[in-house]
Amino acid sequence: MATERTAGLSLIYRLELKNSSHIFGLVAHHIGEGDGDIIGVDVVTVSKDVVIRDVNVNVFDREHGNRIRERLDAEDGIKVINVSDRTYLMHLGGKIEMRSKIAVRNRDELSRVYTPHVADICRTIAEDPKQAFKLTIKKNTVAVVSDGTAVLGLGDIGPYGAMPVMEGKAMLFKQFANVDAFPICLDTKDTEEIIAHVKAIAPAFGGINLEDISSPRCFEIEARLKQELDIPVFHDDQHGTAVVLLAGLMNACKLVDKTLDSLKIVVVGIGAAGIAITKMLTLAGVKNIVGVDRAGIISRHESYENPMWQWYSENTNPENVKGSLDDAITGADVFIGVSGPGVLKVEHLQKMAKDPIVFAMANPNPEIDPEVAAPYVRVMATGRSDYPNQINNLLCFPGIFKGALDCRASDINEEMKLAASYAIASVVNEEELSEQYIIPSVFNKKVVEAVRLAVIEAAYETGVARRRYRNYKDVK
Ligand SMILES: NC(=O)C1=CN([C@@H]2O[C@H](COP(=O)(O)OP(=O)(O)OC[C@H]3O[C@@H](n4cnc5c(N)ncnc54)[C@H](O)[C@@H]3O)[C@@H](O)[C@H]2O)C=CC1
Ligand SMILES: CC(=O)C(=O)O
Ligand SMILES: [Mg+2]
Repeated sequence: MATERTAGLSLIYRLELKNSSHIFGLVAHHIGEGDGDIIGVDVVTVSKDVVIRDVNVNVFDREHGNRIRERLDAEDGIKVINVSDRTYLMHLGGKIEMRSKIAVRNRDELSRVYTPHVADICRTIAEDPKQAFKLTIKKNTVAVVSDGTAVLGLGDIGPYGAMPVMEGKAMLFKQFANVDAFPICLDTKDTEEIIAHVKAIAPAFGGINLEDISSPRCFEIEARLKQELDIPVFHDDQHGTAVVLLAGLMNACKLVDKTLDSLKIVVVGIGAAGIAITKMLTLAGVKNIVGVDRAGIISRHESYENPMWQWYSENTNPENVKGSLDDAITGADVFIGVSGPGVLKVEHLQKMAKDPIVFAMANPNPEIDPEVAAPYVRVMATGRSDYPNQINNLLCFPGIFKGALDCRASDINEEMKLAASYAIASVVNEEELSEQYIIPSVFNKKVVEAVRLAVIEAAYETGVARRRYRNYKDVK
């Protein structure tokens, strides 16, 4: 299969150019010869002698960007004033803001939205806390909570470093599902403190999306919060990832004409995502999963301090294979990576069974470069936005929370997750299905609604929906 790269580092070169007819041709020549991709040009100012232009160029990395800068600077009549990074500019001042739904135009309105008349609303809710779902933002609001310990594949970069990702998740909740979400980065790694803080803020929220909290603490934090709160608590890196992965795998299986129960699957990175993926695949009927982490294959030859790894050793690896990825990958139909960059080599791909399926999902850099893997695999997917087949929890979390909030679910359970997987897979129909398109784009408008409806139906069927409706399709 072939892969196509659609975006890279995006730089804006602010150029002072001699005002002559052929000068922009020279700019384009140097950028093109330097292997840069011009994606936009703006005029900033024009005077008799000089034109200032912003030229937006996609480059591979900073070094590549510097080489283009040097080429431009060396040309007579072209001066690079500065180079800015579009991504950096998009983050200036943060990515989200709070807006009011109603305007306060006079004292009368002020006295209603605020004191004294708001007191009536407060009393109503104090007497019957369920009214918070009707009379506050709780109905449609999610907290995106992180402690910054497993941010993408960047590891423990702390709560400040985590903020741009959590703001991004909040932004995507709003854009894709019209759910209001707040980024909350906690300055503690203590399990009990995190549980206590989340419980303390829960009154304002209809759901809690835990994000980028490292394993194994994430398992206890989620399990306890699920038990102790009456709103859905969902660790996105576990379940969002697992839901989308299963959707992609079901569709990839159709292409290679294999069934889930016949697959040998190797999962690398037995952390939050790897464990949830394994559980979800098992629930969906996969029988042969071998897990590999830094110390090698997880098997019954060892016992593990990490209780999740002990569980893993007892519930996977039916042939009790030991060794390294090299041993695990022999004859495998599917590789799933939720670990880090560079883990998977071409030599591994050459040992896989016919029609290899590779989901290299580490962010921001996958386990193998898709261009390197392309000649050896039948289906390739990554977690990134700039390659085809993006297996990313973004396909799940907006719709699954929207569904759970709309039917006021007390939980997001296994049935709701499975329903979400089938819904995502179903958005790609048989005519559309191909090696380059096993999973719908995150921009496909059908995804959120398909997931929302499937999740609401599963919530009613399993008795966790708390709003009463004759027909679940009416739940808005
Ligand atoms: N595409 C997607 O939607 C998602 C991708 N991810 C990515 O998956 C990765 C893991 O995320 P989490 O499970 O949340 O983190 P985690 O910290 O809970 O688990 C990561 C696990 O991978 C293992 N690992 C790291 N490097 C390894 C290597 N070279 N070889 C073998 N094992 C290795 C670690 O020991 C750990 O057990 C990250 O890169 C993250 O960005 C996570 C969630 C969603
Ligand atoms: C996508 C995501 O949630 C992660 O890489 O952590
Ligand atoms: Mg994450």
